[in-house]
Amino acid sequence: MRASLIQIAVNDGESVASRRQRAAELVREQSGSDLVVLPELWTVGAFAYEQFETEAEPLDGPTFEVMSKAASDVGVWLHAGSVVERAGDGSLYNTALVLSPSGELAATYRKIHRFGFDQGEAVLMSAGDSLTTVVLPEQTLGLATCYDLRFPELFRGLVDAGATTMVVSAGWPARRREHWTLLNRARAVEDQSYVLACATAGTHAGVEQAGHSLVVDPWGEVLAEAGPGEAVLTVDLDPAKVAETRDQFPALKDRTLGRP
Ligand SMILES: O=C(O)CCC(=O)C(=O)O
Repeated sequence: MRASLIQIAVNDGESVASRRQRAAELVREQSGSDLVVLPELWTVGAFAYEQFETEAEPLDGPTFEVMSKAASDVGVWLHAGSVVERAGDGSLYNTALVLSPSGELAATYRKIHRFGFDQGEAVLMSAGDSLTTVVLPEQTLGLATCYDLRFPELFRGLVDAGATTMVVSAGWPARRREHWTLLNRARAVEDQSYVLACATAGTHAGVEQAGHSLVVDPWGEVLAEAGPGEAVLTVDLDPAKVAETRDQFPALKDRTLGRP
């Protein structure tokens, strides 16, 4: 399975509408990939709190429309990053969208762990309450968004639900980049899964983004890593590697706590 991660730059000077069109073009350039991944809140910017209300959209809103067409034009599975979702009752969620190669909405994931402690996303958004896995022909994706990366029990839950490839979509600040790299590798090693970790580049709302998206294999080896700027990472995943790793070093079978 060939996966492409689009580390798009989110800078204050560019409008959301322009970035949407640019992201769609970048998706279209990935023909030949089976799965394309975008980062968290790449439309508005993960730290552009004051724009969350105005840029909020329903699940079938402008981001879905543009991304659905891009996915079906190239026939890829598309993790379209996350959007500020306005739910039917008016509340906001940080919601990831996964589109099928025919452009249909195949899955959504509402971020469970909201970032900001007592400000920003943590007070403006509601929390999701359920895990999401997506069955693809060769891998089962387990979805996580940014701050979720700090909560290993979420990933164990995804393993128990059948995930073999974790997709971490993020808008991670540059000042904690070491945590980003370390935690993505840790999740790959402890859950014996591929990790596709796609972050934003650029600077918005005064927060420089880490970039440094990476793909980690189930043994913890970094297969590809971006620099700080806008970039696309393309990597071939071996469909047998997760089962092989779990068979040859069966640590997951030795779990005693928290098993379902
Ligand atoms: O945990 C971190 O250091 C960053 C999390 C974050 O920026 C987010 O979830 O939006």
